[in-house]
Amino acid sequence: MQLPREIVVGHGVIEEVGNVCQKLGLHGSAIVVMDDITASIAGNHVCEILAASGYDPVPFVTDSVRRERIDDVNALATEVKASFVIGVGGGTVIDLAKISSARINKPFLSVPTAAAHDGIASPRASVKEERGSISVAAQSPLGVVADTEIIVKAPPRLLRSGCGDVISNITAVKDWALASKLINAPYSAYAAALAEMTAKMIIESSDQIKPNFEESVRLVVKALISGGVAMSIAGSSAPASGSEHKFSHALDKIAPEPALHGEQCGVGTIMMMHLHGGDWKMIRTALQNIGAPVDAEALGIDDKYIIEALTIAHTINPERYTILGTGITADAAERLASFTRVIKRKGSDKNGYRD
Ligand SMILES: NC(=O)C1=CN([C@@H]2O[C@H](COP(=O)(O)OP(=O)(O)OC[C@H]3O[C@@H](n4cnc5c(N)ncnc54)[C@H](OP(=O)(O)O)[C@@H]3O)[C@@H](O)[C@H]2O)C=CC1
Ligand SMILES: O=C(CO)COP(=O)(O)O
Ligand SMILES: [Zn+2]
Repeated sequence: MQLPREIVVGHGVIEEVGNVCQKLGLHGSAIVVMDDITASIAGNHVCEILAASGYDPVPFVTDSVRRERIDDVNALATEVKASFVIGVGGGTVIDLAKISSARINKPFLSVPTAAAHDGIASPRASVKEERGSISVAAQSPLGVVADTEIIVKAPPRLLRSGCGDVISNITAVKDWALASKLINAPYSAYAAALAEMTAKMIIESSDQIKPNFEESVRLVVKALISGGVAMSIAGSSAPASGSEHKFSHALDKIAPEPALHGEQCGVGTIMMMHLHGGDWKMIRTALQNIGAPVDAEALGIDDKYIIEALTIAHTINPERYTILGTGITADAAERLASFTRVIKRKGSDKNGYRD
C-alpha cells in the first residue's frame, strides 16, 4: 500500500512546499512540471520557494500528457540528475509528473491548482491516446500541497466537476460490492467505506458548496484526497470507478466534444444509481445544488451519444464487473436516460420506468 506521507491543505500553504520537501527528506534537484497558465499561477513561485530552501528546481513546461512528453520529462530528469518530480497544475500536469516520476522510480509531489477530480492524490494517471485516454497505474504522491487560496480562483466548473467525481464513489462502491459477491472480485471493506463516506459528505453538504468559497474548496479537496487514498488502500481504482466511470470513459471515446470527467461521472451516477435501485433523485438534487450538470443538454452532448455510451460502457475496462453486466440494449439505454431525465422524454412513463 503506497500512501502520501505529508498532506497540507489550506490558505497560502504553497509557501510550505520547501518545508514539506525537507520533512520528506528530499534533496538535490527537482523537475517542476507545469504549463503556461499554471506557471504564472503557482509553478514559477514553487521554483522560487524551492531555490530559497536549498533545492535546485528545473522547470518543465508541458502542453499535454502524451507519451513523448513522458519521455521528455524523463530525459530531462536524467540530464539534471533529478531526485524528485513536482507537478504544479490541473489534472494534465499532475498526471504527467505522476507517470514520468513513476517510470524513473523517483518520488512525486502533487501541487494542484484546480480540484476537478481525484487524480490529485491517486496512484493512477490518464495518458492521451488518439481517441480518448487510457488510465494506467503510476504511483501515489509522497506529498500533497493543496493551496485553497489558489484553487478557489480556478474556473468554478472545475470544482463542480471534482464534486461529481467524489459523488460517483457512491455507485462505484455499489458496483464493487456486487463484483465481490458475483465474481469474487478482490474487495476491501475499509477502502469502500472511506470512498462511500466522502461521497456522502459531499452529497450532504451540497447546498453549502460554493466554488468561490475557500471553505467549500477545502471540503472538496479533502474529499478528493480521501478518494485517492481509498484507491491506494484498494490497490485499484475500484472504490472510485464503476459503471458511472465506464459511461464517462465511453463518452470520451465517442462524443465529438466530451465534457469534464467529473461532470460526466456525475450524470452517470444518476443513471447507475437507478439501475442499482437506489435514490437517483437524491444524486440529481445534490448535483443541482452544486451547479453541476445533470443532463445531456448541460453536458453539451447530443442525446444520441448518451445512449450509445450507455450501450458500449460495459466494454470499457471489461475486467471490472459492474451493474452494467454484459451490456444494455439501445432501447433500455434510452428508457434509463429518459426516465432519469438525462435526455428528453420520448413518451409517457407514468408508471415509472417503462414508456
Ligand atoms: N489521474 C486520474 O485519476 C484522472 C486523470 N484525469 C485526467 O486529468 C486531465 C483533466 O484534468 P483537469 O484538472 O480537469 O483539467 P486540466 O488539467 O486540463 O485543467 C483544466 C483547465 O483549468 C486551467 N486551470 C487549472 N488551474 C487553474 C487555476 N488555478 N486558475 C485558472 N485556470 C486553471 C487549466 O489551465 P491549463 O490548460 O494551462 O492547464 C485548464 O485550462 C485529463 O487529462 C484527464 O484525462 C481525469 C480523471 C482522473
Ligand atoms: O477517475 C478515476 C477515479 O475517480 C480513475 O478511474 P479509472 O481507473 O476508471 O480511470
Ligand atoms: Zn474519476
